[in-house]
Amino acid sequence: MNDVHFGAGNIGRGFIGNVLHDNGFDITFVDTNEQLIEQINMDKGYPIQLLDENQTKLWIDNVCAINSHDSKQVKKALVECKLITTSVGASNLKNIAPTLKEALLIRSDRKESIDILANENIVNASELLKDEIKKLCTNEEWESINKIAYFVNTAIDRQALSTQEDDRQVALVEPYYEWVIDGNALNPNRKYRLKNVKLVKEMKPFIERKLFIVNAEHAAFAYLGALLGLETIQETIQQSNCRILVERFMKQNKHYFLAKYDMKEVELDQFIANTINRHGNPAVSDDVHRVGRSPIRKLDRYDRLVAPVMELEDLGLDNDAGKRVIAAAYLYTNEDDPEAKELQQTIKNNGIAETIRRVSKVPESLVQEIAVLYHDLKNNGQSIFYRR
Ligand SMILES: NC(=O)c1ccc[n+]([C@@H]2O[C@H](COP(=O)([O-])OP(=O)(O)OC[C@H]3O[C@@H](n4cnc5c(N)ncnc54)[C@H](O)[C@@H]3O)[C@@H](O)[C@H]2O)c1
Ligand SMILES: O=P(O)(O)OC[C@@H](O)[C@@H](O)[C@H](O)[C@H](O)CO
Repeated sequence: MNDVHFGAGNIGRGFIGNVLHDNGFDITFVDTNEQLIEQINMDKGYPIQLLDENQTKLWIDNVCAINSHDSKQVKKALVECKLITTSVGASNLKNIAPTLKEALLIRSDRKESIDILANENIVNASELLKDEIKKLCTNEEWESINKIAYFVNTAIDRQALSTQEDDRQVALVEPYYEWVIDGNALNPNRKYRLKNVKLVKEMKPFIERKLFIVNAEHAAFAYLGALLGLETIQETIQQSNCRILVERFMKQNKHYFLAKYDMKEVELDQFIANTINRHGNPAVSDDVHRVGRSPIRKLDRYDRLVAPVMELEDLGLDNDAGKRVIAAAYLYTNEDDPEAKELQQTIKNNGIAETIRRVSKVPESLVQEIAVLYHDLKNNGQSIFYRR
């Protein structure tokens, strides 16, 4: 059984590759990073180190890698494989759509169906990939592809980092992981079984729990840490002013889940506490700039910060903590991050209110509220923190 996985990065190697290998899959990675491709092909495998007490080392074998630009080889692998997965970053899905389209047309001629699982931190990533492929198709082409391609949404949770050892990339992952898959969307005639994954009938609560709790909390610590000049998420979690604000943000988001779904408060409290503990794990050193990367994506109306604030707004529930976190995110600067640079340039050229309108697309009353918090914060770096 072979899986073609787009993106041999932290999650690709440290999570998806790990779980699929344990399920008996050989993996063909497709990536753009020449050095990584060379490493994987030379070693015919790659190392993973668990961030546990024993620093357990794993070796993933039966692996090879192809350069994304070698569309002939990529297409061949896509036509012959039993599963297609991705973790390239949501904004890169459009770049892999053209080769996927061509391979899926060949598979449709051969009547060979396939599951495609996009594993990205965004609501319905596989639907997004499907739309990108559909955009490139004539009606007739899409009709053929639609008969054989099953686009399956997922939610993935594992802190996945990497380090260099002897010039080699080593995936560094926490022991915990959760891979939630829309069981209803999988090909009913698939020829493989997956263990150690959670197949569910309704994805929305899981995707929202991942985004509005795990990623919202993470992003909040990242932007607060960056504001205070701290380097890691773990240092930021130790700051009581940051912790009080983020815990309040989480408590308010919890009320969205209680209002919307049949979830138990005690379980949500436990989930939030576990999430903060996982992200505060002293064995992990996670850069605030990795977690805060791509702030324009993270400040989108449907992403981790604005979406829960808007949901609570619509329900008439408290959401003051989320608005403060959003104001801090608009102050995020990082010269190495193209989106952070673009965000600050947009604020400089158009002012904060217009930038919030363009990036977060929230109603005018919220634009004004967040703009006031942003200006207060610029004048006084402590203004968003709550007094005990
Ligand atoms: N790292 C985590 O802790 C974590 C956890 C959950 C979800 N995620 C999500 O997983 C996805 C990947 O994150 P990551 O941390 O592994 O990022 P990463 O940058 O480590 O890996 C992404 C990989 O995709 C490759 N890539 C980019 N464009 C490509 C293309 N057109 N074709 C082939 N390969 C391409 C890059 O070269 C890189 O190796 C993101 O959507 C992220 O939100 C990450
Ligand atoms: O990958 P992003 O940029 O969407 O978000 C950054 C982190 O929050 C994310 O990578 C987490 O480490 C991960 O989602 C934990 O499961």
